[in-house]
Amino acid sequence: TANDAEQELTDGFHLIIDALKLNGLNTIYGVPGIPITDFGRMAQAEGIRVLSFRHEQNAGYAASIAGFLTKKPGVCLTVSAPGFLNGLTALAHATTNCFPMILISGSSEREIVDLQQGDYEEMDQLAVAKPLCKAAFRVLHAQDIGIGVARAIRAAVSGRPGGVYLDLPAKLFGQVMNADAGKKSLVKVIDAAPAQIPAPDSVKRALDVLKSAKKPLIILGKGAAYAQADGEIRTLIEKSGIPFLPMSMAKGLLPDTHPQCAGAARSTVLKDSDVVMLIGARLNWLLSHGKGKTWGDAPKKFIQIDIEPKEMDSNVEIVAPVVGDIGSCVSALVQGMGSNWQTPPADWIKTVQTKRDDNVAKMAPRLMNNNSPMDYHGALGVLRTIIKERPDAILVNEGANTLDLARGIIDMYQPRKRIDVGTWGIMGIGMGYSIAAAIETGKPVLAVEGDSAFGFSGMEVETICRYKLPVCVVIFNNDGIYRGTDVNPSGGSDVAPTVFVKGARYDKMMEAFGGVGVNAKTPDELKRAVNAAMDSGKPTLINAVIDPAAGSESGRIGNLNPQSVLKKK
Ligand SMILES: Cc1ncc(Cc2csc(CCOP(=O)(O)OP(=O)(O)O)c2C)c(N)n1
Ligand SMILES: [Mg+2]
Repeated sequence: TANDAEQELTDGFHLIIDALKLNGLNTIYGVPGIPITDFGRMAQAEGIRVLSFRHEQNAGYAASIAGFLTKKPGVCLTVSAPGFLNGLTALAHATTNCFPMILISGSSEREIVDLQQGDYEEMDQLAVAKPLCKAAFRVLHAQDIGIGVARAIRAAVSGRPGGVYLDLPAKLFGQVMNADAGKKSLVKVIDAAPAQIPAPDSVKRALDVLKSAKKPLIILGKGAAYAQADGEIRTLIEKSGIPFLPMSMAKGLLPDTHPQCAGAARSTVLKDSDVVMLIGARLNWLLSHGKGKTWGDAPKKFIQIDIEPKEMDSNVEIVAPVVGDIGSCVSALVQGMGSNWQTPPADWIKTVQTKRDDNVAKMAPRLMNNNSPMDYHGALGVLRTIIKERPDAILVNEGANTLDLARGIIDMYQPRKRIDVGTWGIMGIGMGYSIAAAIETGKPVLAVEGDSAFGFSGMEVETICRYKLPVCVVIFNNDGIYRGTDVNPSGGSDVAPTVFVKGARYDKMMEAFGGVGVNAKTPDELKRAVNAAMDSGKPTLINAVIDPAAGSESGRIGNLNPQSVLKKK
Protein backbone atom coordinates (compact mmCIF):
# COMPACT_ATOMS: atom_id res chain seq x y z
CA THR A 1 0.00 0.00 0.00
CA ALA A 2 1.01 3.67 -0.29
CA ASN A 3 1.68 3.58 3.44
CA ASP A 4 4.18 0.69 2.99
CA ALA A 5 5.93 2.56 0.16
CA GLU A 6 6.06 5.50 2.51
CA GLN A 7 7.76 3.32 5.10
CA GLU A 8 10.05 1.42 2.69
CA LEU A 9 13.60 2.61 3.15
CA THR A 10 16.79 2.61 1.13
CA ASP A 11 20.33 3.54 2.22
CA GLY A 12 23.63 4.87 0.92
CA PHE A 13 24.90 1.41 -0.01
CA HIS A 14 21.91 0.76 -2.25
CA LEU A 15 21.70 4.25 -3.70
CA ILE A 16 25.32 4.12 -4.89
CA ILE A 17 24.76 0.69 -6.45
CA ASP A 18 21.49 1.83 -8.06
CA ALA A 19 23.15 5.00 -9.39
CA LEU A 20 26.00 3.03 -10.97
CA LYS A 21 23.67 0.46 -12.53
CA LEU A 22 21.26 3.15 -13.74
CA ASN A 23 24.18 4.62 -15.70
CA GLY A 24 25.39 1.31 -17.12
CA LEU A 25 28.47 1.05 -14.90
CA ASN A 26 28.42 -2.68 -14.14
CA THR A 27 32.06 -3.40 -13.26
CA ILE A 28 34.10 -2.34 -10.25
CA TYR A 29 37.87 -2.92 -9.91
CA GLY A 30 39.11 -2.60 -6.35
CA VAL A 31 40.53 -3.91 -3.09
CA PRO A 32 38.15 -4.57 -0.14
CA GLY A 33 38.55 -3.16 3.36
CA ILE A 34 37.03 -0.71 5.88
CA PRO A 35 34.69 1.06 5.06
CA ILE A 36 33.82 -0.47 1.68
CA THR A 37 33.99 -4.27 2.14
CA ASP A 38 30.24 -4.70 2.53
CA PHE A 39 29.61 -2.28 -0.32
CA GLY A 40 31.61 -4.59 -2.61
CA ARG A 41 29.67 -7.64 -1.42
CA MET A 42 26.32 -5.90 -1.92
CA ALA A 43 27.32 -4.61 -5.37
CA GLN A 44 28.21 -8.15 -6.40
CA ALA A 45 24.91 -9.41 -4.99
CA GLU A 46 23.13 -6.81 -7.15
CA GLY A 47 24.82 -8.10 -10.32
CA ILE A 48 27.76 -5.74 -10.60
CA ARG A 49 31.05 -7.53 -11.48
CA VAL A 50 33.35 -6.78 -8.56
CA LEU A 51 36.99 -7.71 -9.36
CA SER A 52 39.23 -7.79 -6.31
CA PHE A 53 42.92 -7.08 -6.87
CA ARG A 54 46.05 -7.47 -4.72
CA HIS A 55 47.02 -3.79 -4.92
CA GLU A 56 44.83 -0.74 -5.59
CA GLN A 57 47.25 0.65 -8.18
CA ASN A 58 46.58 -2.32 -10.45
CA ALA A 59 42.83 -2.03 -9.89
CA GLY A 60 43.15 1.63 -10.83
CA TYR A 61 45.09 0.88 -14.01
CA ALA A 62 42.39 -1.65 -14.90
CA ALA A 63 39.69 1.00 -14.41
CA SER A 64 41.66 3.54 -16.46
CA ILE A 65 42.06 1.30 -19.50
CA ALA A 66 38.44 0.09 -19.16
CA GLY A 67 37.55 3.75 -19.74
CA PHE A 68 39.77 3.97 -22.82
CA LEU A 69 38.33 0.75 -24.27
CA THR A 70 34.63 1.44 -23.57
CA LYS A 71 34.27 5.27 -23.43
CA LYS A 72 32.41 4.72 -20.10
CA PRO A 73 34.30 5.63 -16.93
CA GLY A 74 36.13 2.67 -15.40
CA VAL A 75 35.36 2.44 -11.68
CA CYS A 76 38.02 1.79 -9.04
CA LEU A 77 36.99 1.25 -5.41
CA THR A 78 39.40 1.62 -2.50
CA VAL A 79 39.58 2.03 1.25
CA SER A 80 40.63 5.33 2.84
CA ALA A 81 44.08 6.96 2.96
CA PRO A 82 46.66 4.29 1.94
CA GLY A 83 44.20 2.51 -0.38
CA PHE A 84 43.10 5.84 -1.82
CA LEU A 85 46.73 6.91 -2.32
CA ASN A 86 47.53 3.64 -4.10
CA GLY A 87 44.60 4.30 -6.45
CA LEU A 88 45.58 7.93 -6.94
CA THR A 89 48.59 7.10 -9.12
CA ALA A 90 46.23 5.39 -11.54
CA LEU A 91 43.77 8.31 -11.37
CA ALA A 92 46.58 10.74 -12.26
CA HIS A 93 47.67 8.37 -15.03
CA ALA A 94 44.09 8.29 -16.39
CA THR A 95 43.94 12.08 -16.31
CA THR A 96 47.30 12.45 -18.06
CA ASN A 97 46.25 9.95 -20.74
CA CYS A 98 42.69 11.35 -21.08
CA PHE A 99 41.05 8.06 -20.06
CA PRO A 100 37.66 8.36 -18.29
CA MET A 101 37.84 6.83 -14.82
CA ILE A 102 36.21 7.32 -11.41
CA LEU A 103 38.12 6.54 -8.22
CA ILE A 104 35.62 5.92 -5.41
CA SER A 105 37.24 5.85 -1.98
CA GLY A 106 35.77 5.49 1.45
CA SER A 107 36.93 8.26 3.77
CA SER A 108 36.84 9.51 7.33
CA GLU A 109 34.11 11.82 8.64
CA ARG A 110 34.66 15.52 7.99
CA GLU A 111 34.30 16.52 11.63
CA ILE A 112 37.23 14.26 12.59
CA VAL A 113 39.40 15.04 9.55
CA ASP A 114 38.91 18.80 9.85
CA LEU A 115 39.88 18.72 13.52
CA GLN A 116 42.70 16.27 12.72
CA GLN A 117 41.64 14.02 15.57
CA GLY A 118 43.39 10.92 14.29
CA ASP A 119 40.73 8.71 12.75
CA TYR A 120 41.48 5.22 11.38
CA GLU A 121 43.21 5.89 8.02
CA GLU A 122 42.49 9.62 8.34
CA MET A 123 43.34 11.89 5.40
CA ASP A 124 41.78 14.89 3.70
CA GLN A 125 41.48 12.81 0.52
CA LEU A 126 39.45 15.33 -1.47
CA ALA A 127 42.13 18.00 -1.02
CA VAL A 128 44.90 15.55 -1.92
CA ALA A 129 43.10 14.32 -5.04
CA LYS A 130 42.06 17.68 -6.53
CA PRO A 131 45.36 18.76 -8.13
CA LEU A 132 45.92 15.29 -9.62
CA CYS A 133 42.64 14.66 -11.42
CA LYS A 134 40.11 16.33 -13.71
CA ALA A 135 37.40 16.79 -11.05
CA ALA A 136 36.76 15.74 -7.44
CA PHE A 137 33.51 15.55 -5.48
CA ARG A 138 32.46 14.50 -1.99
CA VAL A 139 28.95 13.36 -0.99
CA LEU A 140 27.78 13.83 2.62
CA HIS A 141 24.03 13.09 2.35
CA ALA A 142 22.29 10.05 0.89
CA GLN A 143 19.89 12.23 -1.12
CA ASP A 144 22.90 13.72 -2.96
CA ILE A 145 24.32 10.39 -4.14
CA GLY A 146 22.39 10.48 -7.44
CA ILE A 147 23.73 13.91 -8.33
CA GLY A 148 27.23 13.05 -7.08
CA VAL A 149 27.52 9.95 -9.26
CA ALA A 150 26.00 11.80 -12.25
CA ARG A 151 28.51 14.65 -11.90
CA ALA A 152 31.39 12.20 -11.64
CA ILE A 153 30.30 10.39 -14.81
CA ARG A 154 29.79 13.56 -16.82
CA ALA A 155 33.08 15.06 -15.64
CA ALA A 156 34.95 11.86 -16.56
CA VAL A 157 33.69 11.49 -20.14
CA SER A 158 32.72 14.99 -21.37
CA GLY A 159 35.18 17.19 -23.26
CA ARG A 160 38.70 15.85 -22.77
CA PRO A 161 38.13 12.65 -20.73
CA GLY A 162 39.98 12.18 -17.46
CA GLY A 163 40.06 10.89 -13.92
CA VAL A 164 37.46 11.91 -11.34
CA TYR A 165 37.65 11.36 -7.60
CA LEU A 166 34.42 10.60 -5.66
CA ASP A 167 34.85 10.79 -1.87
CA LEU A 168 32.36 8.81 0.20
CA PRO A 169 32.70 9.20 4.00
CA ALA A 170 31.96 5.98 5.88
CA LYS A 171 28.74 7.26 7.52
CA LEU A 172 27.17 7.94 4.12
CA PHE A 173 26.80 4.23 3.37
CA GLY A 174 24.58 3.54 6.37
CA GLN A 175 22.39 6.64 5.99
CA VAL A 176 18.76 5.62 5.37
CA MET A 177 16.05 7.55 3.52
CA ASN A 178 12.61 6.92 2.06
CA ALA A 179 12.95 4.48 -0.84
CA ASP A 180 10.64 6.42 -3.11
CA ALA A 181 12.46 9.69 -2.51
CA GLY A 182 15.73 7.84 -2.98
CA LYS A 183 14.64 6.51 -6.33
CA LYS A 184 13.62 9.99 -7.42
CA SER A 185 17.01 11.39 -6.35
CA LEU A 186 18.89 9.21 -8.85
CA VAL A 187 20.03 10.72 -12.17
CA LYS A 188 20.52 8.87 -15.43
CA VAL A 189 23.04 11.06 -17.22
CA ILE A 190 21.75 12.40 -20.55
CA ASP A 191 24.34 12.75 -23.35
CA ALA A 192 27.35 12.64 -21.00
CA ALA A 193 29.86 13.27 -23.80
CA PRO A 194 28.00 15.56 -26.21
CA ALA A 195 29.30 15.92 -29.76
CA GLN A 196 31.31 19.12 -30.06
CA ILE A 197 30.96 20.32 -33.63
CA PRO A 198 33.91 22.27 -35.09
CA ALA A 199 33.33 25.76 -36.43
CA PRO A 200 32.86 25.53 -40.24
CA ASP A 201 35.53 28.16 -40.93
CA SER A 202 38.03 26.24 -38.80
CA VAL A 203 37.38 23.21 -41.04
CA LYS A 204 37.75 25.29 -44.19
CA ARG A 205 40.99 26.86 -42.93
CA ALA A 206 42.40 23.41 -42.17
CA LEU A 207 41.50 22.06 -45.62
CA ASP A 208 43.02 25.09 -47.33
CA VAL A 209 46.31 24.51 -45.49
CA LEU A 210 46.16 20.79 -46.28
CA LYS A 211 45.52 21.54 -49.97
CA SER A 212 48.64 23.71 -50.11
CA ALA A 213 50.86 20.86 -48.91
CA LYS A 214 53.45 19.19 -51.13
CA LYS A 215 54.48 16.69 -48.40
CA PRO A 216 51.54 16.27 -46.02
CA LEU A 217 51.47 13.92 -43.05
CA ILE A 218 48.62 12.89 -40.75
CA ILE A 219 49.54 11.82 -37.20
CA LEU A 220 46.94 9.71 -35.36
CA GLY A 221 47.10 9.86 -31.55
CA LYS A 222 45.43 7.67 -28.93
CA GLY A 223 42.67 10.29 -28.83
CA ALA A 224 41.79 9.20 -32.37
CA ALA A 225 41.64 5.57 -31.20
CA TYR A 226 39.54 6.51 -28.16
CA ALA A 227 37.00 8.36 -30.36
CA GLN A 228 35.74 5.12 -31.95
CA ALA A 229 35.28 7.04 -35.21
CA ASP A 230 37.16 4.29 -37.03
CA GLY A 231 35.21 4.46 -40.30
CA GLU A 232 35.42 8.25 -40.58
CA ILE A 233 39.17 8.15 -39.92
CA ARG A 234 39.75 5.44 -42.51
CA THR A 235 37.73 7.47 -45.04
CA LEU A 236 39.73 10.64 -44.31
CA ILE A 237 43.05 8.83 -44.73
CA GLU A 238 42.12 6.92 -47.87
CA LYS A 239 40.26 9.80 -49.55
CA SER A 240 43.13 12.20 -48.86
CA GLY A 241 45.82 9.73 -49.95
CA ILE A 242 48.03 11.30 -47.25
CA PRO A 243 50.60 9.13 -45.42
CA PHE A 244 49.68 8.53 -41.77
CA LEU A 245 51.82 7.93 -38.69
CA PRO A 246 50.02 6.16 -35.82
CA MET A 247 51.21 6.82 -32.28
CA SER A 248 51.60 3.68 -30.20
CA MET A 249 48.00 3.25 -29.00
CA ALA A 250 46.58 4.46 -32.31
CA LYS A 251 48.24 1.58 -34.16
CA GLY A 252 45.61 -0.58 -35.83
CA LEU A 253 43.17 2.27 -36.57
CA LEU A 254 44.23 1.33 -40.06
CA PRO A 255 46.44 -1.77 -40.36
CA ASP A 256 50.16 -1.11 -39.96
CA THR A 257 50.49 -2.91 -43.31
CA HIS A 258 48.27 -0.30 -45.03
CA PRO A 259 50.02 1.23 -48.08
CA GLN A 260 49.71 4.73 -46.55
CA CYS A 261 51.12 3.72 -43.18
CA ALA A 262 54.41 5.53 -42.52
CA GLY A 263 55.16 3.93 -39.15
CA ALA A 264 58.34 2.29 -40.47
CA ALA A 265 59.41 5.60 -42.05
CA ARG A 266 58.83 7.72 -38.93
CA SER A 267 62.04 9.75 -39.00
CA THR A 268 61.68 10.56 -42.71
CA VAL A 269 58.08 11.78 -42.52
CA LEU A 270 58.68 13.87 -39.38
CA LYS A 271 61.74 15.53 -40.94
CA ASP A 272 60.56 16.01 -44.52
CA SER A 273 56.82 16.73 -44.25
CA ASP A 274 55.71 20.35 -44.85
CA VAL A 275 52.17 20.18 -43.41
CA VAL A 276 51.35 17.97 -40.40
CA MET A 277 47.76 17.31 -39.30
CA LEU A 278 47.53 16.05 -35.70
CA ILE A 279 44.38 14.07 -34.87
CA GLY A 280 44.00 13.35 -31.14
CA ALA A 281 47.78 13.55 -30.78
CA ARG A 282 49.54 16.09 -28.56
CA LEU A 283 52.89 17.61 -29.54
CA ASN A 284 54.46 16.53 -26.22
CA TRP A 285 57.74 14.71 -25.52
CA LEU A 286 56.61 11.71 -27.57
CA LEU A 287 56.76 13.93 -30.66
CA SER A 288 59.78 15.96 -29.48
CA HIS A 289 57.48 18.91 -28.82
CA GLY A 290 57.18 19.55 -32.57
CA LYS A 291 60.66 21.05 -32.86
CA GLY A 292 64.38 20.23 -32.94
CA LYS A 293 66.29 17.83 -35.14
CA THR A 294 63.51 15.25 -35.20
CA TRP A 295 61.49 17.72 -37.28
CA GLY A 296 64.27 18.90 -39.58
CA ASP A 297 64.76 22.59 -40.29
CA ALA A 298 62.35 23.04 -43.23
CA PRO A 299 59.42 25.27 -42.22
CA LYS A 300 56.34 23.27 -41.19
CA LYS A 301 52.69 24.08 -40.79
CA PHE A 302 50.68 22.30 -38.10
CA ILE A 303 46.95 21.61 -38.25
CA GLN A 304 45.58 20.27 -34.97
CA ILE A 305 42.32 18.48 -34.24
CA ASP A 306 41.62 18.26 -30.53
CA ILE A 307 38.65 18.55 -28.21
CA GLU A 308 40.66 20.74 -25.83
CA PRO A 309 41.02 24.34 -27.15
CA LYS A 310 43.86 25.04 -24.68
CA GLU A 311 45.99 22.34 -26.33
CA MET A 312 46.54 24.59 -29.37
CA ASP A 313 49.93 26.40 -29.50
CA SER A 314 51.04 24.36 -26.47
CA ASN A 315 54.41 23.67 -28.10
CA VAL A 316 54.47 25.25 -31.57
CA GLU A 317 52.16 27.59 -33.50
CA ILE A 318 49.05 25.85 -34.83
CA VAL A 319 48.06 27.57 -38.07
CA ALA A 320 44.75 25.72 -38.32
CA PRO A 321 43.21 24.69 -35.00
CA VAL A 322 40.08 22.54 -35.32
CA VAL A 323 38.36 22.25 -31.92
CA GLY A 324 35.75 19.56 -31.39
CA ASP A 325 35.26 15.86 -30.83
CA ILE A 326 37.30 13.82 -33.27
CA GLY A 327 34.36 12.05 -34.89
CA SER A 328 32.62 15.36 -35.68
CA CYS A 329 35.83 17.04 -36.84
CA VAL A 330 36.89 14.19 -39.13
CA SER A 331 33.39 13.92 -40.64
CA ALA A 332 33.38 17.68 -41.32
CA LEU A 333 36.82 17.46 -42.95
CA VAL A 334 35.75 14.57 -45.18
CA GLN A 335 32.61 16.48 -46.12
CA GLY A 336 34.64 19.62 -46.88
CA MET A 337 37.05 17.68 -49.10
CA GLY A 338 34.28 17.30 -51.65
CA SER A 339 34.65 14.88 -54.54
CA ASN A 340 37.75 16.09 -56.40
CA TRP A 341 40.37 16.17 -53.66
CA GLN A 342 43.92 16.25 -55.02
CA THR A 343 46.02 13.46 -53.48
CA PRO A 344 49.62 14.41 -52.56
CA PRO A 345 52.36 14.61 -55.25
CA ALA A 346 53.44 11.14 -56.38
CA ASP A 347 57.10 11.75 -55.50
CA TRP A 348 56.22 12.32 -51.83
CA ILE A 349 54.15 9.14 -51.71
CA LYS A 350 57.00 7.27 -53.38
CA THR A 351 59.61 8.67 -50.99
CA VAL A 352 57.59 7.53 -47.98
CA GLN A 353 56.79 4.09 -49.35
CA THR A 354 60.37 3.44 -50.46
CA LYS A 355 61.75 4.43 -47.06
CA ARG A 356 59.17 2.28 -45.33
CA ASP A 357 59.79 -0.78 -47.48
CA ASP A 358 63.57 -0.40 -47.09
CA ASN A 359 63.29 -0.26 -43.30
CA VAL A 360 60.95 -3.26 -43.19
CA ALA A 361 63.32 -5.21 -45.45
CA LYS A 362 66.33 -4.28 -43.30
CA MET A 363 64.59 -5.56 -40.19
CA ALA A 364 63.30 -8.81 -41.71
CA PRO A 365 66.42 -11.02 -41.35
CA ARG A 366 66.86 -10.02 -37.70
CA LEU A 367 63.35 -11.30 -36.98
CA MET A 368 64.47 -14.75 -38.08
CA ASN A 369 67.25 -14.89 -35.43
CA ASN A 370 67.13 -18.33 -33.90
CA ASN A 371 69.71 -17.54 -31.21
CA SER A 372 69.46 -19.07 -27.79
CA PRO A 373 69.35 -17.26 -25.47
CA MET A 374 67.08 -15.21 -27.69
CA ASP A 375 67.63 -11.58 -28.57
CA TYR A 376 64.76 -9.11 -28.74
CA HIS A 377 64.31 -9.37 -32.51
CA GLY A 378 64.18 -13.16 -32.54
CA ALA A 379 61.55 -13.24 -29.78
CA LEU A 380 59.55 -10.34 -31.24
CA GLY A 381 59.61 -11.93 -34.71
CA VAL A 382 57.60 -14.80 -33.24
CA LEU A 383 55.06 -12.50 -31.58
CA ARG A 384 54.74 -10.39 -34.73
CA THR A 385 53.61 -13.50 -36.63
CA ILE A 386 51.22 -14.57 -33.87
CA ILE A 387 49.46 -11.19 -33.74
CA LYS A 388 49.20 -11.22 -37.54
CA GLU A 389 47.50 -14.63 -37.29
CA ARG A 390 45.38 -13.54 -34.31
CA PRO A 391 44.46 -9.87 -35.00
CA ASP A 392 41.61 -10.06 -32.44
CA ALA A 393 44.03 -10.51 -29.53
CA ILE A 394 44.75 -7.51 -27.35
CA LEU A 395 48.45 -6.69 -26.95
CA VAL A 396 49.58 -5.21 -23.60
CA ASN A 397 53.17 -3.95 -23.66
CA GLU A 398 55.59 -2.38 -21.17
CA GLY A 399 59.33 -2.27 -20.47
CA ALA A 400 62.14 -0.31 -22.11
CA ASN A 401 63.70 -2.38 -24.88
CA THR A 402 60.74 -4.74 -24.57
CA LEU A 403 58.40 -1.81 -25.20
CA ASP A 404 60.32 0.23 -27.78
CA LEU A 405 61.27 -2.69 -29.99
CA ALA A 406 57.85 -4.36 -29.77
CA ARG A 407 56.16 -1.10 -30.80
CA GLY A 408 58.01 -1.08 -34.11
CA ILE A 409 58.12 -4.82 -34.75
CA ILE A 410 54.61 -6.06 -33.88
CA ASP A 411 52.16 -4.75 -36.50
CA MET A 412 48.58 -4.11 -35.36
CA TYR A 413 45.55 -4.68 -37.58
CA GLN A 414 42.54 -3.44 -35.60
CA PRO A 415 41.79 -0.34 -33.48
CA ARG A 416 42.34 -0.31 -29.71
CA LYS A 417 44.20 -3.63 -29.67
CA ARG A 418 47.53 -2.24 -28.48
CA ILE A 419 47.48 -0.80 -24.94
CA ASP A 420 50.73 0.31 -23.35
CA VAL A 421 52.54 2.70 -21.06
CA GLY A 422 51.01 5.81 -22.64
CA THR A 423 51.95 9.45 -22.07
CA TRP A 424 53.99 8.96 -18.91
CA GLY A 425 55.80 5.84 -20.10
CA ILE A 426 54.65 4.36 -16.81
CA MET A 427 55.80 0.91 -15.67
CA GLY A 428 53.28 -1.25 -13.86
CA ILE A 429 50.22 -1.11 -16.10
CA GLY A 430 50.72 -4.66 -17.33
CA MET A 431 48.53 -6.93 -15.23
CA GLY A 432 45.83 -4.35 -14.48
CA TYR A 433 45.49 -3.61 -18.20
CA SER A 434 45.48 -7.33 -19.03
CA ILE A 435 42.69 -8.03 -16.55
CA ALA A 436 40.49 -5.14 -17.71
CA ALA A 437 41.12 -5.91 -21.40
CA ALA A 438 39.99 -9.51 -20.85
CA ILE A 439 36.97 -8.49 -18.72
CA GLU A 440 35.78 -5.60 -20.93
CA THR A 441 36.32 -7.23 -24.35
CA GLY A 442 36.25 -11.00 -23.71
CA LYS A 443 39.15 -11.26 -26.16
CA PRO A 444 42.41 -13.16 -25.51
CA VAL A 445 45.20 -10.96 -24.11
CA LEU A 446 48.92 -11.20 -24.88
CA ALA A 447 50.99 -9.20 -22.37
CA VAL A 448 54.57 -8.61 -23.56
CA GLU A 449 56.47 -7.55 -20.44
CA GLY A 450 60.00 -6.55 -19.55
CA ASP A 451 61.05 -8.49 -16.46
CA SER A 452 61.35 -5.25 -14.48
CA ALA A 453 58.02 -3.91 -15.76
CA PHE A 454 56.27 -7.15 -14.84
CA GLY A 455 57.60 -6.88 -11.31
CA PHE A 456 55.49 -3.79 -10.61
CA SER A 457 52.22 -5.72 -10.86
CA GLY A 458 53.28 -9.37 -10.86
CA MET A 459 51.25 -10.39 -7.81
CA GLU A 460 48.10 -9.97 -9.92
CA VAL A 461 48.87 -13.27 -11.67
CA GLU A 462 46.89 -14.72 -8.75
CA THR A 463 43.98 -12.42 -9.70
CA ILE A 464 44.24 -13.59 -13.31
CA CYS A 465 44.11 -17.23 -12.17
CA ARG A 466 41.29 -16.57 -9.67
CA TYR A 467 39.03 -15.16 -12.41
CA LYS A 468 40.35 -17.69 -14.96
CA LEU A 469 41.13 -14.96 -17.52
CA PRO A 470 42.49 -15.69 -21.05
CA VAL A 471 45.76 -13.84 -20.40
CA CYS A 472 49.12 -15.01 -21.74
CA VAL A 473 52.00 -13.14 -20.11
CA VAL A 474 55.33 -13.29 -21.95
CA ILE A 475 58.17 -11.97 -19.82
CA PHE A 476 61.29 -10.93 -21.75
CA ASN A 477 63.70 -12.02 -19.05
CA ASN A 478 67.07 -10.36 -19.65
CA ASP A 479 67.94 -10.50 -15.94
CA GLY A 480 67.39 -6.82 -15.37
CA ILE A 481 66.42 -3.29 -16.25
CA TYR A 482 67.56 -2.55 -19.82
CA ARG A 483 70.21 -5.30 -19.52
CA GLY A 484 71.34 -7.87 -17.02
CA THR A 485 75.05 -7.23 -17.24
CA ASP A 486 75.75 -4.12 -15.13
CA VAL A 487 78.23 -4.57 -12.28
CA ASN A 488 78.65 -2.77 -8.95
CA PRO A 489 81.61 -0.41 -9.66
CA SER A 490 82.56 -0.33 -5.96
CA GLY A 491 83.35 -4.03 -6.00
CA GLY A 492 81.01 -4.37 -2.99
CA SER A 493 78.84 -7.43 -2.51
CA ASP A 494 75.63 -5.74 -3.65
CA VAL A 495 74.77 -6.36 -7.28
CA ALA A 496 74.34 -3.31 -9.58
CA PRO A 497 71.05 -1.39 -9.11
CA THR A 498 69.71 -2.58 -12.47
CA VAL A 499 70.19 -6.33 -12.29
CA PHE A 500 67.95 -9.07 -10.89
CA VAL A 501 68.38 -12.68 -9.82
CA LYS A 502 70.15 -14.42 -12.71
CA GLY A 503 68.04 -16.93 -14.59
CA ALA A 504 64.89 -16.18 -12.58
CA ARG A 505 61.97 -18.49 -13.35
CA TYR A 506 58.89 -16.27 -13.36
CA ASP A 507 56.86 -19.10 -14.91
CA LYS A 508 56.86 -20.80 -11.50
CA MET A 509 54.81 -17.88 -10.13
CA MET A 510 51.89 -18.69 -12.42
CA GLU A 511 52.08 -22.39 -11.53
CA ALA A 512 51.83 -21.41 -7.87
CA PHE A 513 48.22 -20.33 -8.53
CA GLY A 514 47.17 -23.09 -10.90
CA GLY A 515 48.07 -21.39 -14.16
CA VAL A 516 50.38 -22.70 -16.90
CA GLY A 517 54.09 -21.86 -16.62
CA VAL A 518 56.58 -22.33 -19.48
CA ASN A 519 60.31 -21.61 -19.68
CA ALA A 520 61.09 -20.78 -23.33
CA LYS A 521 64.73 -20.69 -24.45
CA THR A 522 64.23 -20.51 -28.24
CA PRO A 523 61.89 -18.69 -30.62
CA ASP A 524 60.34 -22.04 -31.49
CA GLU A 525 59.61 -22.90 -27.85
CA LEU A 526 58.18 -19.38 -27.42
CA LYS A 527 55.97 -19.76 -30.48
CA ARG A 528 54.58 -23.13 -29.38
CA ALA A 529 53.90 -21.89 -25.85
CA VAL A 530 52.10 -18.70 -26.93
CA ASN A 531 49.94 -20.50 -29.49
CA ALA A 532 49.02 -23.13 -26.90
CA ALA A 533 48.04 -20.39 -24.46
CA MET A 534 45.97 -18.49 -27.03
CA ASP A 535 44.21 -21.71 -28.05
CA SER A 536 43.53 -22.86 -24.49
CA GLY A 537 42.58 -19.48 -23.02
CA LYS A 538 44.25 -20.64 -19.81
CA PRO A 539 46.19 -18.14 -17.67
CA THR A 540 49.77 -18.68 -18.84
CA LEU A 541 53.14 -17.15 -17.99
CA ILE A 542 56.03 -17.73 -20.37
CA ASN A 543 59.51 -16.91 -19.12
CA ALA A 544 61.26 -16.00 -22.39
CA VAL A 545 65.01 -16.20 -21.78
CA ILE A 546 66.60 -13.16 -23.41
CA ASP A 547 70.35 -12.55 -23.73
CA PRO A 548 71.23 -10.27 -20.75
CA ALA A 549 73.57 -8.27 -22.99
CA ALA A 550 70.94 -7.66 -25.67
CA GLY A 551 69.34 -4.41 -24.43
CA SER A 552 70.35 -0.75 -24.46
CA GLU A 553 69.94 1.80 -21.65
CA SER A 554 66.35 3.11 -21.48
CA GLY A 555 65.55 1.52 -24.81
CA ARG A 556 64.98 4.28 -27.40
CA ILE A 557 64.86 7.22 -24.95
CA GLY A 558 68.33 6.99 -23.39
CA ASN A 559 68.88 10.59 -24.55
CA LEU A 560 66.49 11.79 -21.81
CA ASN A 561 68.90 10.63 -19.10
CA PRO A 562 70.96 13.47 -17.51
CA GLN A 563 74.68 12.74 -17.84
CA SER A 564 77.39 13.88 -15.43
CA VAL A 565 80.06 15.95 -17.14
CA LEU A 566 82.47 15.34 -14.28
CA LYS A 567 85.10 12.64 -14.76
CA LYS A 568 84.11 9.37 -13.13
CA LYS A 569 85.96 9.20 -9.79
C1 LIG B 1 56.57 3.64 -12.24
C2 LIG B 1 57.87 3.68 -13.00
N1 LIG B 1 59.03 3.42 -12.35
C3 LIG B 1 60.21 3.44 -13.02
C4 LIG B 1 60.28 3.77 -14.34
C5 LIG B 1 61.60 3.81 -15.08
C6 LIG B 1 61.68 2.66 -16.04
C7 LIG B 1 61.47 2.79 -17.39
S1 LIG B 1 61.58 1.33 -18.21
C8 LIG B 1 61.87 0.46 -16.80
C9 LIG B 1 62.03 -1.04 -16.81
C10 LIG B 1 62.91 -1.50 -17.95
O1 LIG B 1 63.29 -2.83 -17.71
P1 LIG B 1 62.46 -4.03 -18.30
O2 LIG B 1 63.07 -5.27 -17.79
O3 LIG B 1 61.01 -3.83 -18.02
O4 LIG B 1 62.65 -3.89 -19.87
P2 LIG B 1 63.98 -4.21 -20.73
O5 LIG B 1 64.47 -2.89 -21.23
O6 LIG B 1 63.52 -5.13 -21.81
O7 LIG B 1 64.95 -4.87 -19.80
C11 LIG B 1 61.92 1.31 -15.68
C12 LIG B 1 62.15 0.82 -14.28
C13 LIG B 1 59.03 4.03 -15.01
N2 LIG B 1 58.99 4.36 -16.32
N3 LIG B 1 57.85 3.97 -14.31
MG1 LIG C 1 64.58 -6.47 -18.54
